[in-house]
Amino acid sequence: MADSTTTHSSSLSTASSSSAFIQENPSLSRPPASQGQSQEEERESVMVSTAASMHRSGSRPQLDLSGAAIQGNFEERNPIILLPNQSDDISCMALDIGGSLIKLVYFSRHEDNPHKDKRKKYMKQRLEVPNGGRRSYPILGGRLHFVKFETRKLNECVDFIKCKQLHRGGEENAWNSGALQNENVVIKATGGGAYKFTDVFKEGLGVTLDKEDEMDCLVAGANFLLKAIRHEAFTHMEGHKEFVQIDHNDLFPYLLVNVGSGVSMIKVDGYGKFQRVSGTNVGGGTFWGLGRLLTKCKSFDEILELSQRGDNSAVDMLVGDIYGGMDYSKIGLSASTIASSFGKVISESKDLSEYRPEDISLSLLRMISYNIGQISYLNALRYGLNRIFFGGFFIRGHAYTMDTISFAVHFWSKGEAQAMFLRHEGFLGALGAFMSYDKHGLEDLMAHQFVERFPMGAPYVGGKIHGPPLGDLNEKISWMEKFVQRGTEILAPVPMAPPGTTGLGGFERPYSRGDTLRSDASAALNIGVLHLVPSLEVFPLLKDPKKYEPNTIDLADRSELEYWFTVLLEHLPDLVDKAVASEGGTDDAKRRGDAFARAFSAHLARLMEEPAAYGKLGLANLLELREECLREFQFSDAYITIKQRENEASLAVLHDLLMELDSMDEETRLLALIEGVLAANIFDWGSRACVDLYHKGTIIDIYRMSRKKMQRPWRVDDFDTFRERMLGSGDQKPLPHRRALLFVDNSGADVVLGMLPLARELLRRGTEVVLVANSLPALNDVTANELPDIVAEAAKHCDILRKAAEAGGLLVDAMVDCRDVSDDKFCSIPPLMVVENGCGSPCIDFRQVSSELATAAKDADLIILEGMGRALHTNFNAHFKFDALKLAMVKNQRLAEKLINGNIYDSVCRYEAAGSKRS
Ligand SMILES: Nc1ncnc2c1ncn2[C@@H]1O[C@H](COP(=O)(O)OP(=O)(O)O)[C@@H](O)[C@H]1O
Ligand SMILES: CC(C)(COP(=O)(O)O)[C@@H](O)C(=O)NCCC(=O)O
Ligand SMILES: [Mn+2]
Repeated sequence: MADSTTTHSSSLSTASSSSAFIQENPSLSRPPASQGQSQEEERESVMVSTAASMHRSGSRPQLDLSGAAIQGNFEERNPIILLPNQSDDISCMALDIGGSLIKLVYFSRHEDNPHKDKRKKYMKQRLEVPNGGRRSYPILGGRLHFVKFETRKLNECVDFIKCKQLHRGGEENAWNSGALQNENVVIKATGGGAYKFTDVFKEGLGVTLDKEDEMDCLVAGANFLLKAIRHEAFTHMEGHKEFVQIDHNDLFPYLLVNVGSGVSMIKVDGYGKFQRVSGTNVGGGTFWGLGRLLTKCKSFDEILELSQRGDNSAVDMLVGDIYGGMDYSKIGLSASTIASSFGKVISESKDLSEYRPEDISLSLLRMISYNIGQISYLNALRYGLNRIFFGGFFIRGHAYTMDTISFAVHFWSKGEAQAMFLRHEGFLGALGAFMSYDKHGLEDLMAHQFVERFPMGAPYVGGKIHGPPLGDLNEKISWMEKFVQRGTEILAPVPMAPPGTTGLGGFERPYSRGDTLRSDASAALNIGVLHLVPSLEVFPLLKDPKKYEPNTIDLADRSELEYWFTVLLEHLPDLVDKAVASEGGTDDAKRRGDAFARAFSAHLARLMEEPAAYGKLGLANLLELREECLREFQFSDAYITIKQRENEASLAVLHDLLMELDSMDEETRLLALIEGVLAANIFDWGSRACVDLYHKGTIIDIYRMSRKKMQRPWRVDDFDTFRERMLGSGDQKPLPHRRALLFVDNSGADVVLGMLPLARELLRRGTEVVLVANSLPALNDVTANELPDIVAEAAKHCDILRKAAEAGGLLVDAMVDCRDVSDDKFCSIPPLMVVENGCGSPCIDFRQVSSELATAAKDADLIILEGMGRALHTNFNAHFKFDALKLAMVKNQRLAEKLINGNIYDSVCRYEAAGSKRS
């Protein structure tokens, strides 16, 4: 199998590309135009869809367009078109059936219906928000799941597919029920088993396997992951894992080494452009097979685990054994370098039973890993490549295996070449096969359209533990209860071995953390479920998106990590109380609350052990993980009661505040408004210190106290520069900003008494205001859904807000038709609008925002970020194309010390004018 050299063309197709992509009959090949679509648009949409199909694999079955219908709303510009009779359309899975393992990638649809929400619909019309990127046919949003099975237990895989109905479009895809009867289901499959087991799949599931070439799939999968998944590739040296930023314009050429049962080495020059340059028959199968013979272990993981306790010098002949304990330094070999794997055995007359299986296992692992590293390097050298990506399940995320391969590449290349590993290591082929269905349009998606989530009990491994079926919460909780009992290793404190065990020429001991290998079930916490959200975009006002890093605090710093983990753990009981209360405090809610706490602690323990387990870790990711985990256990809004109570209390005093503000001169008022925003930002249920505070007084008391403490200078105080931009100096009156984006934070006083009065001031000065709020709840943050009602209430106290809200379509009556806003009487008042930010977290990552926000941003020239999460934990150091104001009260002592050299309850007013030196 080694050294076979095949050249492939730039197309992924294996069959002739002349086979039809869309049926010739024009009346069939055209989806019906939606009511709102012009003939021209309709034509364009058909042409693009057709063109998009053209360059794809010719082995794809023809589309059956009979009975095509628009799904959902007809007014939509680019509606989803269902093809009920299209069998291809229902297969949402692909397989890679290898010599050792079966890899399954499957897709489940998002359950979302954006048309239910009046505000969203209105904003879509008003801002002309594009649908799902720039395509004229939409990519379906959904989730990609990754599961593996042992090939010798093929029946488990068949059962899994059957149980989840994946061959019929998946349990969640009931919308496609018309297709359930269809017998002719075709599933993409690669790997030798796609040929070998055709009959098993036909008989067991009634499906036909459509074979895709294995090398094509490996390369397509690797290219896709390297392009679309931000933290896919990493280096692993001496126990240290570091993610590699891949420049898409400088990806090729590279060497792809897939270490499965056997090993393939592929020189990749571009998308679909590659050559299998070499391989070796000494691979994962060799380790597993020989290991089984020599150690009597029953599973791959067992052997790997043994190796962690092994000492290979009992089996291997070392340089020191030959040189009487000395280094052979002239040629750069230390005494501990392996001179000959298993070589010591020849000079001893011992039986196999007299060697420790641990030592044999380690010797084997080192032998095979070094060998693969060395051959890879030689091939990289042969073709002048200095980047080598390793995939395949032999790697199994195992630190010592990766360290050994990295060491070999580094050693032989004298540091010139670098070994990199892929998080989706073994799934390259299956992903490639999945991508060969062109209907998904996966390869067109970009990094910003993927969000990776780590649900508990995701069915990563097959076998008995399938994980809970999709959507079945009760089973998930039971699974959690079992999982955490079984998996005490996850929660137990983890021994940390100091990195740096490599000496000249080799390792003294395996780098390992503890004696047990993380079980495959908990390895589900290594790669998550990939959510495809085609509507996400990069925020267009980022100054330099390539350099943008949302997180301010680097959790790679161990002491930071430990501090923030403790903060989150300490906060957990209070959060669980709130969450359970928000669901009526029932027994069911308590059980879910308990499961949530276990799940979140398990995540924290896992990350404490390996901070980079889920990709590069920042505080924002942790805070979002907590929210996602709550949602997973169906706590849709833990702070709902608190939010409502605080909104009401604040709205009741808004009128008085506005009167007070109106009695001030312009300059005093501007200062009072900024003070007001800072003071009201104290209402943060995510901060331990604040939660304690709230138990001591009413919200109005706290607000008053907070206002009183607002004397300037603040710890970070750019107010004078901001004032000058707003009010000018001397007689010079500057032009108002065209449009301001106000990223709001908490409910209650924060938004009502802080941000709304500031919005009102901007409106009054002729600036359009867009309130940007969360799409989903996070702590006590106000959401985009909640804002129209709050604004409507506030509008009762204020004409400016009322007119602006009407102009912006926020008041329900005015939402009926957006043409109302062109009425003359409203023209002089700029609109007040609300858009969602695309997040469900207390922080914001500007690489992934809603299309609504991205569209609203296009006319904006002022950005106001408010609150710790959005202005400090994230984006404190972010630069924008236009003026940016960052306002927050620091409600954490350590953060205050680190970030602003100050104290808890200090304020930050950071202003960066467009084009100023700092930005
Ligand atoms: N749970 C497991 N069971 C068997 N082999 C495993 C397991 N986890 C990792 N491996 C290793 O992964 C190899 C298979 O890797 P994979 O990339 O799936 O290749 P293939 O397509 O040849 O099956 C096995 O030979 C073994 O070395
Ligand atoms: C979660 C938060 C970022 C929310 O802050 P906000 O954006 O609402 O100002 C913040 O409350 C926080 O950092 N809390 C953890 C720190 C602590 O409890 O002190
Ligand atoms: Mn908040």
